[in-house]
Amino acid sequence: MFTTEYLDLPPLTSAGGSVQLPGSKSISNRVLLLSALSEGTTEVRDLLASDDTRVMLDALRQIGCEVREDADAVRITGLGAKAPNSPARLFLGNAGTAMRPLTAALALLSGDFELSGVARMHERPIGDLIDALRQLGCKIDYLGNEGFPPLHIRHGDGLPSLALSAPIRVRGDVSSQFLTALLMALPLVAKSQDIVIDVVGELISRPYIHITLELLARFGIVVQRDDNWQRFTIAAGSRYVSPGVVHVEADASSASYFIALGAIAPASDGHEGIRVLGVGQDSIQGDIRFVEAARAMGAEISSGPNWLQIRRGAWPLKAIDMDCNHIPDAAMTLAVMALYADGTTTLRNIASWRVKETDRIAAMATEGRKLGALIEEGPDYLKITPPPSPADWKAASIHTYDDHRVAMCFSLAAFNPAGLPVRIEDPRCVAKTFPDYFEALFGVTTARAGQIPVICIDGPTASGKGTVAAEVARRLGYRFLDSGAMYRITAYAATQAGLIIDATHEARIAELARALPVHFDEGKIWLHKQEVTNAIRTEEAGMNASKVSALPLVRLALVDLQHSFQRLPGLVADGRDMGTVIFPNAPLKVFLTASAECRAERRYKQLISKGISANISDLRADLEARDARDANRSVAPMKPAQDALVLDNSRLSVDEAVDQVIGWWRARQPFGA
Ligand SMILES: Nc1ncnc2c1ncn2[C@@H]1O[C@H](COP(=O)(O)OP(=O)(O)O)[C@@H](O)[C@H]1O
Ligand SMILES: Nc1ccn([C@H]2C[C@H](O)[C@@H](COP(=O)(O)OP(=O)(O)O)O2)c(=O)n1
Repeated sequence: MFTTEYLDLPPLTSAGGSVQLPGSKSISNRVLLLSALSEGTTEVRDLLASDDTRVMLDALRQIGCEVREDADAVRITGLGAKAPNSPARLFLGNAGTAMRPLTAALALLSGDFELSGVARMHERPIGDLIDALRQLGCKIDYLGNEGFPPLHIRHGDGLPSLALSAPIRVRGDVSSQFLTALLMALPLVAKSQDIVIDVVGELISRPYIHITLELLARFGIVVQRDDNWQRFTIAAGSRYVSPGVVHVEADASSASYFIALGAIAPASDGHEGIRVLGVGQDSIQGDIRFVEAARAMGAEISSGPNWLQIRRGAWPLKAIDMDCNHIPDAAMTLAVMALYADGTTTLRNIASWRVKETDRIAAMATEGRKLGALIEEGPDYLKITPPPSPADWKAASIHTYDDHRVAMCFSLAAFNPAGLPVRIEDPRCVAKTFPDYFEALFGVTTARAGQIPVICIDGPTASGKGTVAAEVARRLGYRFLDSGAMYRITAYAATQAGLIIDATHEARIAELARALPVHFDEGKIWLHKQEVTNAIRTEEAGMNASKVSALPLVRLALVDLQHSFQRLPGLVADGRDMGTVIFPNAPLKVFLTASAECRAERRYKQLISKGISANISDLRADLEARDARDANRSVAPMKPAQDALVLDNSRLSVDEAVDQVIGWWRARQPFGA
């Protein structure tokens, strides 16, 4: 997961390969709650691991369910006939799929509960659900603004007697989650009589109700509905029974980004477009109908029970005019596909977007305009016209409003015909439903040749290159290449093989270097099966590395390995010849240096802190000898590239040096300050 302040996507050109999608959020949180209300233990497989399921699991633990999270499944032992633990204060983040159904379920049980969330959660309406519950006789107070969380359920003295004989009326035209919440909660009290729910106003987002009904059936609850989806009847004597094992299907809304990707991007060499795994034509999720919308815009899609294959068909995409009520979440992705269409696309009947994680109509309009599109925003519609020509596209820093879907949608703007990068602010917000979204995206996309950015940080030993480069990489979400480690490992491998490091053994050492079985894993370095992280960091290993690095064949043998680090979304490379030889076209090259005195002192402190005894004047003599060898060798000598910026950090802290490099980098990006 990317937890950086922003993530810059370089211009992307093609896509191909398979993507395994995470579990559906809607199904995951419903299954968790139903398991919690059932008697017995439910094994939930392929559960989505995300912010929203995390808050639900935490809440269920708090109210007394036993939750075991194993590698293969999450196992929940439900409350059954037991009363929930009380009092309990439940924090539900920004998870509507936790707040609404939990409110309803807890309101039909005994106990004293407070339910709250993040600030945005407290702006998302819940009044219609509370009205319906109060109608029944539940005692619920608003702790903040009327009609919004946080809430207080006051059943500490037991469940009040409920008025269940008359139909329960709930509005269906603001959020279908209110009806879902009641459908999941009312079976708890459908003991001696049928319970009837009447929907007031037209029911929006029916597909989500369909998911609710399907899942209720799996947990033993039969609900009858009329043909118009206005009246729902829960049979007397209903009782939750755990189905034992439940598989969560992959998220059909998450599939929309990869369906759109397949429709927008030319297929990468050797690929037939994009294959989405985990969800297909047999899905119970309404958002699977996004497939039809994408086809209408030109995508070529084939499908099986749990897979989809997408290829680019019509190009440019065809503009559409569509009522999106049936696919409220996935339809946001159409707004980004519209940027690649041959005219104006109109998305209608999307008023519910206004009360989601953010006001999504406003967000899509504002951010789309930043890219150069012409967008008309109505109370319940969007009209999107792409930038008139490639030259009209603009490089934009996309604000994401803590809304996962805004972030995922706009990542697709990186295929813009102008070849501009796209900045996604707060990429972590995708954690709500798809924590590894960007990793998945980078796994199946290709950038223009040479367009994956590289920042080179070269310089003498102990100038702080490694420290600064690693931190710059962390702050940008880029990969990190410690090229010195390659020479250190080669020297180590040569010594282990009994080879003296000199010109007579050059060919054999180069052979070793070419097939180096090196493997980097969470800060550890492995040579075949041996961990060498510390062994290659000694002063002696550094000196040996310097010797081995003077052998031209060895340098040549390590070129491909170093180039292989240039992968999406970008690379920070530290060494001696990153800017001069390995990545000569890098858009930013820094030559980091500091006085010999200062460097000797830093190395001294570094060694002492690791418990290794050292002597400053010896260290200084050694490092000057190493500098001289590195700077005077015949191939790829250490020197600033012609276009490098020299940074003497003798008087700078690590943070200041990092800020300077990031400052230079940002100044070269087209996003403004
Ligand atoms: N600007 C700086 N000010 C003070 N100490 C620094 C600075 N940069 C790096 N250091 C310290 O100097 C030591 C050597 O840095 P390192 O990154 O290993 O250098 P290099 O990779 O250039 O050999 C580390 O302990 C690091 O924390
Ligand atoms: N790109 C590179 C990186 C390192 N080397 C050589 C020269 C250095 O003395 C050794 C060890 O490099 P390393 O960066 O690990 O050394 P320091 O951490 O700066 O002491 O490898 C090189 O020739 N080219």
